[in-house]
Amino acid sequence: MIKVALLPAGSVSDEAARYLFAGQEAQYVYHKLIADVFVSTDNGTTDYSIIPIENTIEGSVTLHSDWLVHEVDLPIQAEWVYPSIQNLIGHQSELTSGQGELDYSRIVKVLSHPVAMAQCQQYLKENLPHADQEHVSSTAEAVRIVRDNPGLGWAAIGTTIAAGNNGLQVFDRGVTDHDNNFTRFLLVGDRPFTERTSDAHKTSILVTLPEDFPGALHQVLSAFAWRKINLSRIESRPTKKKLGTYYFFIDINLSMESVLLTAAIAEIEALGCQVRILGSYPSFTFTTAE
Ligand SMILES: O=C(O)C(=O)C[C@]1(C(=O)O)C=C[C@@H](O)C=C1
Repeated sequence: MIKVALLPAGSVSDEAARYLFAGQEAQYVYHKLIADVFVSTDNGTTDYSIIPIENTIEGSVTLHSDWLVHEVDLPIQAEWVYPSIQNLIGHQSELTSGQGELDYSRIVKVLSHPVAMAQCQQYLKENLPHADQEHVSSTAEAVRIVRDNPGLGWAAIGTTIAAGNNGLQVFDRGVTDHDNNFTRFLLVGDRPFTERTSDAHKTSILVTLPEDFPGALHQVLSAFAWRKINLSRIESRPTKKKLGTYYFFIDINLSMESVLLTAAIAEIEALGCQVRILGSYPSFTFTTAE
């Protein structure tokens, strides 16, 4: 059976994993911290890790991409985009007025994952400007903490599944500042993902430019441009070795099987750039029809 490491039951990662592995026999191994999710696949306890990597509202989850580059060497086997729907959750008896209506003034603190909290800043400013905000390791963990601490005026931002699992009330549904809020997830591990197929393929590479080479990035991009290769993301991150030095994450809308792509990478290497292939994988998009 496929073993999959991920953030706790009821997290957005959990919902997204169940979507990708629908109809498969998968065993989910939950971890409180994303570091432990990575380690579990790195040390061979699990076949894959589920890694949230980018969000519509918040952009890249840089902690996770840095882990992928610096701490482990796990190839990307698939990516998929899944809706991230957040809700305000708490104890029914504690946060409602006599008529059973939510009384925002009773909430003194809101807990959530930093990425989820960032998706709801407008909502929090309008409704809960007086409440403290506390970041925890996942939305599911926020809901669990609120469950275990009744009577303190705490609420969580998380999934309806987490609210149900923990016997808590969903007070406000869909509280993100923009409706079309999606998260891009990566499936990483040594085992190729063959359970589903897709017409869309991507390759992710990490490029380190040679030092003191004026126009190096321009030349890297030209290698793709004149071959009419489509890039879907380029992002710089510090190498962490020397201030002012960066590597570039580049996502390419082609499989490594394409001769065009192998030629472009050879050209980039010939410029003196270091290229690390992070993975060449199928790309899936959430459709409610499935
Ligand atoms: O806390 C969770 O529920 C997660 O799965 C983590 C995570 C993230 O790291 O981006 C995943 C998707 C949501 O957009 C918010 C949080």
